[in-house]
Amino acid sequence: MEQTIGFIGCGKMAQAMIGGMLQDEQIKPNQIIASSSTEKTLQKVTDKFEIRTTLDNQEVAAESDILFLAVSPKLYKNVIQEARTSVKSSVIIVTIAAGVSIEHVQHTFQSNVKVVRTMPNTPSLVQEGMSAMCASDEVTSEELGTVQTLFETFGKVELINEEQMDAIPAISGSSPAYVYMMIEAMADGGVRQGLTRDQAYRLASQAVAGAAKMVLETGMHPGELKDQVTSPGGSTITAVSELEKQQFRGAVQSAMEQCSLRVKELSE
Ligand SMILES: NC(=O)C1=CN([C@@H]2O[C@H](COP(=O)(O)OP(=O)(O)OC[C@H]3O[C@@H](n4cnc5c(N)ncnc54)[C@H](O)[C@@H]3O)[C@@H](O)[C@H]2O)C=CC1
Ligand SMILES: O=C(O)[C@@H]1CCC=N1
Repeated sequence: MEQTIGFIGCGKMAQAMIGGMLQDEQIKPNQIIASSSTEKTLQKVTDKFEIRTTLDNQEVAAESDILFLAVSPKLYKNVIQEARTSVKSSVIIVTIAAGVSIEHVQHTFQSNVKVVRTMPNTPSLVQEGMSAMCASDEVTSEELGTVQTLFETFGKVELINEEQMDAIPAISGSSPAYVYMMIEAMADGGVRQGLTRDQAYRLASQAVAGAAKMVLETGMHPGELKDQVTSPGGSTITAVSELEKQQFRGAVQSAMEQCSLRVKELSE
């Protein structure tokens, strides 16, 4: 891959994607340029990734073939207004913000700029990301393929319709946070029963990673996989039954509903 990849905003999500893509030999540090509003962040990013950095968003905009807007949704308008006159005419804008539509981006650019709207997640840092994406009509299938290939350097990609985009934070963009809470809760439970903290995190997180891999690789229904663990009259069904009493599944679904309501608020 030859393109210059720019990031306006270089916080947690941008750093996860940069860290992931640099582990792939297709991407070299000198292909990436990033800006941020603080010198401190840029220093950290330079030390960590040896990419080029600047405080000047317009410099990033001018150099990029693929330009990520990696600031918070409420700052999109400002950074687009700053970047719009500097970008190359062929630039592909990649958005990662929850709730920001392609129409809003093009309207703020005041042009039919090429936009790929995405929703990545932080496991991109370890090349286990899950990103969803859709593109504006101006993006050719070859260009979308290029962006997809770039995202595949740090994880899996699902091509979807823009109408489905607001549902993605709840299921894969934000959901690592709930999974970390589950791992933390399991580890606390293990420590309560005498395991060391290190043992507890190793055991809980590998069990979660292994269970996820089973769903992905066996193609079996999660319910069937659960049934394989629950020996008759055994310990697992006792735990499962308690989780049902505590409305575990209902709690997850209602958290996802609240997450999506917040995405809608961000888009207003
Ligand atoms: N953190 C996550 O897991 C995910 C975040 N996102 C999206 O990523 C975007 C960024 O989120 P985070 O990385 O979590 O936030 P963050 O707060 O870690 O990063 C934002 C960065 O933007 C910089 N910034 C602020 N104003 C700026 C300006 N005017 N010009 C250039 N840079 C500026 C800040 O210094 C900061 O480093 C959001 O739109 C969010 O919806 C999407 C998927 C997952
Ligand atoms: O919390 C947020 O709004 C962003 C979007 C998905 C993950 N983080």
